Amino acid sequence: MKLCSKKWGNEKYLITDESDETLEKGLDEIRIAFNKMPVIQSLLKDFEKNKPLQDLVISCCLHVTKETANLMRTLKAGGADVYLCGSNPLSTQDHIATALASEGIHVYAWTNNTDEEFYECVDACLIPKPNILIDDGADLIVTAHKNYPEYFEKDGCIIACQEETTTGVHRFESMDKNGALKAALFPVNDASCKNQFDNELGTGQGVVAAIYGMHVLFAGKTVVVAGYGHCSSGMALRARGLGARVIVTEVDPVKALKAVFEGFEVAPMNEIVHKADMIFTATGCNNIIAKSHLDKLKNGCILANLGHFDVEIVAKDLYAAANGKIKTIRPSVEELIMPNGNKIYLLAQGRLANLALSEGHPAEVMDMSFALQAMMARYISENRQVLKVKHSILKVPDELNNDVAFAKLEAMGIKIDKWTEEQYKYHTSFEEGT
Ligand SMILES: NC(=O)c1ccc[n+]([C@@H]2O[C@H](COP(=O)([O-])OP(=O)(O)OC[C@H]3O[C@@H](n4cnc5c(N)ncnc54)[C@H](O)[C@@H]3O)[C@@H](O)[C@H]2O)c1
Ligand SMILES: N[C@@H](CCSC[C@H]1O[C@@H](n2cnc3c(=O)[nH]cnc32)[C@H](O)[C@@H]1O)C(=O)O
Repeated sequence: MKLCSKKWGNEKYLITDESDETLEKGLDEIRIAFNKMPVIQSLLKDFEKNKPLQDLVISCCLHVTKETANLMRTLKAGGADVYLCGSNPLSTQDHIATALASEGIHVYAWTNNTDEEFYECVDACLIPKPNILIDDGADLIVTAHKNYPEYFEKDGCIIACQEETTTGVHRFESMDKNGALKAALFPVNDASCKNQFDNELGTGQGVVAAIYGMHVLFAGKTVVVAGYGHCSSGMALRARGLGARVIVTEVDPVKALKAVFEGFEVAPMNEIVHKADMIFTATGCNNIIAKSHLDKLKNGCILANLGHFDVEIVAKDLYAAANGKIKTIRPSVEELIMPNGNKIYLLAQGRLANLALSEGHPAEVMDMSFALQAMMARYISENRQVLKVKHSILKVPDELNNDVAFAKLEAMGIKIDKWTEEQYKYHTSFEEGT
């Protein structure tokens, strides 16, 4: 059966033969994830009926997982022609790509593609003149700005863009400040229904799954977590819950104080790096585990990055220090022997450990993130005239955020109170005081 778009020999994106087994595995996983995504389920039904994305081309750069597959199917059900490239070479699951290709999604992704191939795939998603770009990390949208500036002109194809993750949003904030952003950009990451569940719950759980996969016990270990933001605070709480002694590092005084008041030890990395049995970075910043820390790392220390890019742990310097004494002991786990003889375990080459070693976030939380993405695409379609002329970061409308929360609660069979008229009046007035 000819299905999956893959690079093969000298030909690009040649359709390769994939076995029925691979296809079936992909379709099964997508179906099982779909069962855990009730908000996406109801949107897909609605999109199938009302076709809100009819005639639109939507290009996405996202982790190619079963949850993303269900977003792609929803966009397609809404009438869009959908293109997908992977947002990280280690997170693409080939059986999911195969299954998606069988459903008519244009997939340009395969595991372990090189940097050059990564950008070829991004380009393949830009050539068809997309109207909406959905990105995870800004690479798709930034590349579109560089290579296809005409798409952003008055009569160009782009209507608006959507961003999934914190680091991507930061990159757009910088573009916006410098007047380089040429389209309306919705930071889906910043909606509370996204970051309070996806970043805070999904990331830490994925890392715990990865460490469990290595048969390593958390209890009794000293765990250093860099950052006390959405992902990192979730990670710190989970490690503590499993019996680890957790030390937090921060640069933001308020976040540091919050960590202290929530019972964590807080200290500069330099002072505690030698104590760590495991170090998890999720700051969005570079050189968290810097060259100067490498000879201080304890024998057996596990290093894992959860932040967007592979810059938080200086992997290149680690490899250079190991000078060839590197062994892959499990998929995506390397043992490096340092000049002082200490063994260090680096996960996913310093790339996102939770996506490379476990399967990314559970479907239950991606349901909310991707429901927001689908609703945003519909909103963009409905407001295309107004949005086409905006060139800045806009807020995801609160109504959409609340709609997702209400839909999730309803699916879980949970009811909440509603303000009475009297309560509403009290809440919205300034007259009543002591
Ligand atoms: N692995 C995943 O699945 C996943 C999921 C969501 C987000 N992310 C990525 O994780 C990173 C963090 O995202 P977030 O939503 O938690 O962001 P956030 O802004 O909520 O948290 C980042 C924290 O790191 C702190 N920080 C910055 N520089 C630091 C430094 N040098 N030392 C110590 N602390 C520092 C900041 O003060 C902040 O509190 C981003 O790159 C984001 O794209 C990954
Ligand atoms: N593109 C970046 C990574 C950003 S990861 C962070 C984002 O991944 C998203 N994510 C986490 N797990 C999954 C998943 O299983 N499927 C699709 N996206 C996921 C999540 O919403 C989060 O904002 C890179 O590879 O360098």
